Amino acid sequence: MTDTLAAPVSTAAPQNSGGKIPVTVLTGYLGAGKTTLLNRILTEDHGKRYAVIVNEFGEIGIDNDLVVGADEDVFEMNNGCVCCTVRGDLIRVVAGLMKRQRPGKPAFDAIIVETTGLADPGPVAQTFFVDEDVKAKTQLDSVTTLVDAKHVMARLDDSKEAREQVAFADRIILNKVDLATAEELDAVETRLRALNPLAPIVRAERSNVPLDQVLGLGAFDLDRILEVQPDFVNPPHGADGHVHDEHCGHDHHDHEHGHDHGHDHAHAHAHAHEAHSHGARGHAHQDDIKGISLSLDRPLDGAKFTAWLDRLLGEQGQNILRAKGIIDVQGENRRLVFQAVHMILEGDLQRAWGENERRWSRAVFIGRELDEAALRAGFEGCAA
Ligand SMILES: Nc1nc2c(ncn2[C@@H]2O[C@H](COP(=O)(O)OP(=O)(O)OP(=O)(O)O)[C@@H](O)[C@H]2O)c(=O)[nH]1
Repeated sequence: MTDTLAAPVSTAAPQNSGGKIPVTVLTGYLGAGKTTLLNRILTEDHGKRYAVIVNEFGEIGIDNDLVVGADEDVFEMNNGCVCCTVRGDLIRVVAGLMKRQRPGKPAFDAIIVETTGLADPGPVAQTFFVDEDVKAKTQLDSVTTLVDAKHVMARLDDSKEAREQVAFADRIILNKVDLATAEELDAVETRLRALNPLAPIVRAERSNVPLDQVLGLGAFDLDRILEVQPDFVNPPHGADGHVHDEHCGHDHHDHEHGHDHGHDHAHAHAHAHEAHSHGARGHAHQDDIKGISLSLDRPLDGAKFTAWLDRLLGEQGQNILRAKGIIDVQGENRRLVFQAVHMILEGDLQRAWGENERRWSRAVFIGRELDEAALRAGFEGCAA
């Protein structure tokens, strides 16, 4: 796990409730449009400063690099399994951020947390209620869930996290409306409504929602959450606001959440709308979804790389939930950034490599039944 530090990166309209710093949690399944929204927030001219915390799945930091104008200004937490470690990390990061605040001279006006697409937002939100220090200084403003109009139906079928993200939302952004028909959008909305009858649903393309629909809402409704999750603010583990951290000592990969191993996880895993079957199947996202990070310090041949990626997505796009990377292309001074959600691929030559910047290619593939050796061989085979 690495944390690259940071601080305020930008400037919309947070409400400073009772002197507490408002916190907005952006969640949504892999590729739903969270970073796109975050970049909108950070680039819009609103005169406010935001501290951003990005929680990323995968070993190589790519997300923080894709957040605009924030090279050194994003906290990144690359832990694969969010449910048990994030609160310890998040508390540490938030506490560190709060230390930068000086009376009369705030370093930032609000905090935005972008969770990994595989996270249940519950424990993230819980952080702002169970730790006394954090609770005294911050106020959870809202949990906004981004939904990919094209892919969400399949994800609601096969991913508990996707359902939890929707169930937990104070506001839902139905994004990528350009990729779905009007009938499909209505069907998605009906499904979202069944999971979450209360949260307003806002339709968007490229996450183009007015920022006052996301920030400064004062929308987090603790009473609603307590109705569905009574121990939300009172984790029954014994210790005051018990938080999982590195001392918890469980291995994430064979982390079984049955409550038979003398370590009650109920507090971290009590979920909003469904009984959690941790004991039975372990973590869906841990068991069958994996992230594969690839990197190469030599430039890639642009044509070879594009052909390889096209073929890969064509053949395995069903299993590739998400892919993204920053590529050093031979003969090109700009960074090639590619993004894929299943078979939908976008690539863009973005800014030039910095003079002192390490020029390397890195990519992450997140999905099911991925053959790491084959992916690595294919990627490295694109070397110029
Ligand atoms: N067609 C279309 N593409 C979109 C829209 N919004 C975002 N995208 C693209 O979808 C891909 C994923 O967007 P991101 O904003 O990176 O999604 P994310 O939720 O941050 O992804 P993860 O952090 O990996 O979970 C990118 O290629 C975006 O350009 C949209 O409304 N329509």
